[in-house]
Amino acid sequence: MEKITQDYFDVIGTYWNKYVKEKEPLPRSLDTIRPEILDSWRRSLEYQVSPFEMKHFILSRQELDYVLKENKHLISIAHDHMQKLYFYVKGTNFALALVNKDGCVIDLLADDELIQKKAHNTGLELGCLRSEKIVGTSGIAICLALGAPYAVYGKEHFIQTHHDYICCAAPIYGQNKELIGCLALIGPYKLVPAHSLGMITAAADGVEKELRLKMAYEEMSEINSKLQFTLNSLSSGILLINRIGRITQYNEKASEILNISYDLLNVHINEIFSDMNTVEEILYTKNSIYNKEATVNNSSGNTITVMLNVVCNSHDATNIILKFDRIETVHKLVNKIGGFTAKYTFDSIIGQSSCIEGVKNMGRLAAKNDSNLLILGESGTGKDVLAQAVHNASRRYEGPFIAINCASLPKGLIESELFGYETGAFTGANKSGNPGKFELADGGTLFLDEIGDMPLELQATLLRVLQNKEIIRIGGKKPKAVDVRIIAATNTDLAAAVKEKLFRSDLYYRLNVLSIEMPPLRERKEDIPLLIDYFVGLHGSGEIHINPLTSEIRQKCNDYSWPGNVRELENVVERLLITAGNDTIPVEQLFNSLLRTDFTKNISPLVGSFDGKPEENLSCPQSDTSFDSPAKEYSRIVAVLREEHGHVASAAQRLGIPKRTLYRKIKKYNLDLESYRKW
Ligand SMILES: Nc1ncnc2c1ncn2[C@@H]1O[C@H](COP(=O)(O)OP(=O)(O)OP(=O)(O)O)[C@@H](O)[C@H]1O
Repeated sequence: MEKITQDYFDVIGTYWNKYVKEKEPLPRSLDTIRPEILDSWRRSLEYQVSPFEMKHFILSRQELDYVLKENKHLISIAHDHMQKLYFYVKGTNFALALVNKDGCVIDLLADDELIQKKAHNTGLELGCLRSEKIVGTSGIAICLALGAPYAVYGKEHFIQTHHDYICCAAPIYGQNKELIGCLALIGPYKLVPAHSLGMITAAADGVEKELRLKMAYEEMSEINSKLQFTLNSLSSGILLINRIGRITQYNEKASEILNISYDLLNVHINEIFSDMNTVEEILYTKNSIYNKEATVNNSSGNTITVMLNVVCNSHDATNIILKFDRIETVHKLVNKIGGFTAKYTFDSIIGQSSCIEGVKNMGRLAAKNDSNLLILGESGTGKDVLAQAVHNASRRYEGPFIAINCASLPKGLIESELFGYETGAFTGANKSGNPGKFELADGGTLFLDEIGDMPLELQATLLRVLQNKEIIRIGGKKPKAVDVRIIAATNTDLAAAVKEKLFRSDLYYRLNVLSIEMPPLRERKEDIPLLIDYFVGLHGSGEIHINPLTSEIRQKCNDYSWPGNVRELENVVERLLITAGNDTIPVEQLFNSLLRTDFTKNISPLVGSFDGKPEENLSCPQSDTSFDSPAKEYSRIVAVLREEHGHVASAAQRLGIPKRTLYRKIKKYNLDLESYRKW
């Protein structure tokens, strides 16, 4: 800033008289007046500011409150700086003002005398407007117009009453380099302290820096709270740790899983994970870890198993993310995705015959307690359906329903399927180990279908598990408690198998705490019409109807022995729906198609095709009995298994044979079910 001399001060008074007071036209430039002053005078004249009268424009209380709120950060930071500065000018009749970008005074520190004079000369008070449009040329007005520090001396001011004052102002910029206001020092120009403009500029600079820091800090806190909000919305436990293993951030789910109420910040993960190998693996190998089972300590001193995933960006990663879920949660998900849920309820067991009503009543009783249940009955009578209904009516209905067919698995695999295995338990085993069906069924029901086919040597292990309610994985040492209700089913005569020493008597008695016998369809023929309606609804498009059964047809149904039971009836209906198109199916057609078969021989009604065409033309069930050579049988089974992606129940349904028979044939032809599952 150029030095203002007494000469300049005298000469400026002359010019003010000429151009402001007398309103002579202002020249484009005048060497003797600072150009910024000349420009501001010009603007002030345009705004029609009166040079002789100080107009007071003060915001209403409401407007002021709004402006103060809008600028609260600026005010809170600037106030400290203003106080420090005011300490040096206090008592010298000077005022310090914080002004917003629109020229409104939003904070003021001033000597009483100056404030008392406000009505007459300075017009300075909280909420007053000091913009060029109101007060004409002033330090504040030019500073806000130029966005640079500026001092206006004595008669440079546009309004006469300001001629005894100096006004130094320095701009304050916001985070995005936008002008947000200025800091001004106003007082009698004759008493002006040396370097006033420098002082006010330094203070404004300090305000600006602190404000930026505060804004950056607030932005960071906001990002952090968004991150924390995101982390808390996750259903997995999350721990962020630094390279030495101390927790730097975590989410609510982590505290919940670990059952820890204290702050986890800075806690070392060796206090969390009970297995030091896991801690070392996380900290020293610096490799990401996928789905590893790990044990963690919870606050009650118990260990719980979690499924752990570790994400490490690179070998010199400073942050490592640990994501973990309760193993039970993972199992629930697996069960849900794998379809290990029970869909049938007692209401969806179709039938009103007294024997099926008896079964339902027994089932409801069984659902009320947790004892093992044995379901007996021929193939296709609905043992699986009943087991699901019992599960759904039991207290375990929200838990998994896991079914395993003991006849379907090669002997060597049943054990690992049931009890799981640890890492490297045997060649070909999954690297990270695998839970068995018992673990997956934890909290729910395990349905052991075809229990009669359980190999004798495994029966002892199963008995032990049923007694102790804990399993040990193959290759593992630690027993694991499991809370599983067992429902077993068989279509073989277990009591006879016990006598022939093919089934352990102790296991038989353990399973046979409660038993329910599913009646064959031939003993509840009154349910057939209901079942037909049900299967038409289930498999039809909704537009197909079946006419009521004639007495002749009823008689035919009664004469037929339904060796495949409900499954067979379902197959017949499904097949008819495929061949019938969209019309009403005359019930005669249904049973004429049955008539093509020789009921008296008790063979499946699905032999051959309904329309006499070769079987290959039909994409519908075909009984195995129709295969006239093992080669044809083999290729038909392979084709259906392939189409059904190795799903035995669906394949058996399509082939029109019981699952058990299909399993026998799979064994006979040495077929690898897994290879079809990949199709
Ligand atoms: N009461 C019923 N209500 C509705 N559908 C039934 C009923 N009983 C059986 N089903 C149907 O029959 C099919 C065969 O039933 P399920 O598999 O339960 O028989 P199962 O006795 O377990 O046979 P297997 O001994 O061959 O395993 C089921 O898929 C279901 O569609």
